[in-house]
Amino acid sequence: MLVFPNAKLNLGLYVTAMRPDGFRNLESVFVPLPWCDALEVLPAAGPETTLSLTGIPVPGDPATNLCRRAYELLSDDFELPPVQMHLHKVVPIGAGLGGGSADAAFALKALNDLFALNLTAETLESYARRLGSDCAFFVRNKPVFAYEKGDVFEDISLNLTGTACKVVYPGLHVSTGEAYSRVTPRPPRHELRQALAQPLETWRDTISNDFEDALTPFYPVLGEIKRKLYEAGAAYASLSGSGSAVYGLFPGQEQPPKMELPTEYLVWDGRL
Ligand SMILES: C[C@](O)(CO)[C@H](O)COP(=O)(O)OP(=O)(O)OC[C@H]1O[C@@H](n2ccc(N)nc2=O)[C@H](O)[C@@H]1O
Ligand SMILES: Nc1ncnc2c1ncn2[C@@H]1O[C@H](COP(=O)(O)OP(=O)(O)OP(=O)(O)O)[C@@H](O)[C@H]1O
Repeated sequence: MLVFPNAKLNLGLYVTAMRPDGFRNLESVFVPLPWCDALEVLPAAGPETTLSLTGIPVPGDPATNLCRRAYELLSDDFELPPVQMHLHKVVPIGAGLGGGSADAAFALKALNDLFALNLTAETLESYARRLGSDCAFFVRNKPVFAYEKGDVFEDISLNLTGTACKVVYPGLHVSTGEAYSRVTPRPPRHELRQALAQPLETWRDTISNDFEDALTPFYPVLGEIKRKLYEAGAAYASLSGSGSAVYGLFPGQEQPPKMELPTEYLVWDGRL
C-alpha cells in the first residue's frame, strides 16, 4: 500500500496556557498542505519488520522513526504480521509543517487498511495523540479549529481549496520544544474563527502566530522571508507552527509568483 503523507499549515496560532502535564494549550486552525512524503507499507517478505529511508535524511535512530513507532503502537494491541516500510522523505523536518506527524498518522491509517482492523477515525486519533500533538490532525486531514494540545478539534467552514500558496523553508531546523520554551502563554489576542470568517485580505491585521513574535528576534531571516512574500503580492503571510517554514497565500492567482530566494532554500509552489 502506497500513501502520500501531506504537510499542514497553521492559520493563526495562540499559545494560551501552560498545562499541568508540561505541555501548552493552544488555539490554531490547521489546513492540509499538499507537499507530500511517500510511504509504502507491505506485508514483510521476511520475519522482521523493517523501515528503509530515502530522500531528506531523518535525524535520529531509524528505530525511533515515527513510522516504526506507529507500527509498534498498533502491534501492542493487535496481532500484526511483520511489515516492510519504505519512507521517501520530501517535507523538510523541523519546519512547523508537521511532516513527521503526518508520516505517523498515515502509517496508522495504512496499517488499519492493510490488515482490515476496522478502527474508526476516532480510535485512530486516540492512537495518533500518543505519538505527538500534531499527529491526530492527519487522521481526518481536513481544515479544523484545534485546541488543547492541538489535538482536539472542531469543524470549521473554511474553504481555501485552489488558493495559490508558496512555502519557504530557509534550512533552519527549529526544535519544537525549544520554540515553545521561548513563548510566554497568554490569552488569544483574537477570536480566530471569527477573524478567519472575514475576507482573507483582512487576516494580515487580525491573525498572528505567537511563535513568530517569539522567534523572529532570534532568527531575523523569518521576518525577511515574510516581508518578501508580502512584497511579492501575498494577501497573507505567516510562520507555520513553530517554524521555520514561512508561507504566503495568493488568492485569485493561478500560481504563486516567482521570487528570488537563496538557492539553498526549499520552496514549495502550488495550490491548497
Ligand atoms: C507547533 C505545532 O506544530 C503546532 O501545530 C505543534 O504544537 C507541535 O506538535 P508536535 O511536533 O507533534 O509536538 P510533540 O512531539 O507533541 O511535542 C514536542 C515538544 O513540544 C512541546 N509542546 C508540544 C505541543 C504542545 N501543545 N505543547 C507543548 O509544550 C513540549 O515541550 C513537547 O515536548
Ligand atoms: N518520519 C519522520 N519524519 C521526520 N522526523 C521524524 C520522523 N520520525 C521521527 N522523527 C523525529 O522527529 C523530529 C522532527 O520533529 P519536529 O517536530 O521538529 O519536526 P516536524 O515533524 O517537521 O514537524 P513540526 O516542526 O511541525 O513539529 C526529528 O528530529 C526526528 O528525529
